[in-house]
Amino acid sequence: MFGFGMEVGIDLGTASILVYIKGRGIVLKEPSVVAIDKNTNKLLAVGEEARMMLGRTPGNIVAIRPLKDGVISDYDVTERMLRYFIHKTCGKRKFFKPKIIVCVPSGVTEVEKRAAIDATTEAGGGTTYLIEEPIAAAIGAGLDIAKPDGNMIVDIGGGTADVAVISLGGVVASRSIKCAGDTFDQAIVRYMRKRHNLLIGERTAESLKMNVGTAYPRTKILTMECRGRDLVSGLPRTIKVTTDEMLYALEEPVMAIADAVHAVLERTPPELAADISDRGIVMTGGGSLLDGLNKLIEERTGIPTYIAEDPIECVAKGTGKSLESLHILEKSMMSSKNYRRNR
Ligand SMILES: Nc1ncnc2c1ncn2[C@@H]1O[C@H](COP(=O)(O)OP(=O)(O)OP(=O)(O)O)[C@@H](O)[C@H]1O
Repeated sequence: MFGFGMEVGIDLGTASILVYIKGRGIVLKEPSVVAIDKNTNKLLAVGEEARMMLGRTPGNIVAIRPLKDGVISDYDVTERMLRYFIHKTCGKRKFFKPKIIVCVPSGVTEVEKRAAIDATTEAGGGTTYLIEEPIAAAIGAGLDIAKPDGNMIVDIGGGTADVAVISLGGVVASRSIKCAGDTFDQAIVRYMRKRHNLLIGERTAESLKMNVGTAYPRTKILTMECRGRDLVSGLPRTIKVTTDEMLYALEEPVMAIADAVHAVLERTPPELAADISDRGIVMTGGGSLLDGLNKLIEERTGIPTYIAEDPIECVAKGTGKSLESLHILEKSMMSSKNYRRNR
């Protein structure tokens, strides 16, 4: 089953990790969460099992998200998580280690790029290449980015939103902001505390976002029950939350994303801007599934805005597809080979 020259694409995200194997497609999709016993430093659970533990662990166990804002914030834990997932998908290999492409948000520092390469090779990867997230997202969304035409991609993940104009396979103008799906959750937690004196956890906020969250006024108002701890009495309390309240709670972060799209359009050369207004803006990443976000961007820019098919999988698919043209891309990509040469 596992050939010698295995080639793997990894979307190492703040919220989730996806693994694509050439010839097989996406073989793994798990939350990027790790649970560790603090006393023994032993890995207790990784992925979905660890996510279920978030906010529910006793004193000796910590459930951690080792990536923050799209980049590695806990190197050691990221490496252990990657090792676990690489072994799970590629098998344990001493020789013929898999060639891996990992994506990073656009605009990350050299140190952050090197951390991504090092963590992957230490975790069992062979030669490791980096690809910018908006490029991978565009390829995964099925856009033909090799032509001299302007394409705009808005990739909203858990930690970062990347807005980029791509032409001839490269990024012409871009902006990456640390405001995405997780920021929406935090805004909901803040709103519930201020408006209802109710303390809710990350997972409850995410569930509110997915079920009644919205970025644009809805014609049909929805409600959802939400449970948390009353800040005055200290006791559990359940309240009903409406889509209108969520619209208000999410106003600041969704506007920050619309502002970023506007700012990139302002810096886009006119020929490419004309192409984008013909073709429309394409949204990818889990954050793009927030109800009404495409409508808000459309209203703000006057350009039709679409959500790609399977938006959460676009980056992983694009990372995987770029494996096909690795022989062409190899020279322009930062990799463990040219990074060691420059060291
Ligand atoms: N139906 C939905 N409605 C709203 N938000 C959603 C929905 N499904 C997923 N999300 C959000 O999408 C985000 C995760 O998206 P994704 O998996 O693309 O991020 P990531 O690639 O891990 O992050 P990053 O690119 O920032 O490193 C989470 O904040 C999640 O809550």
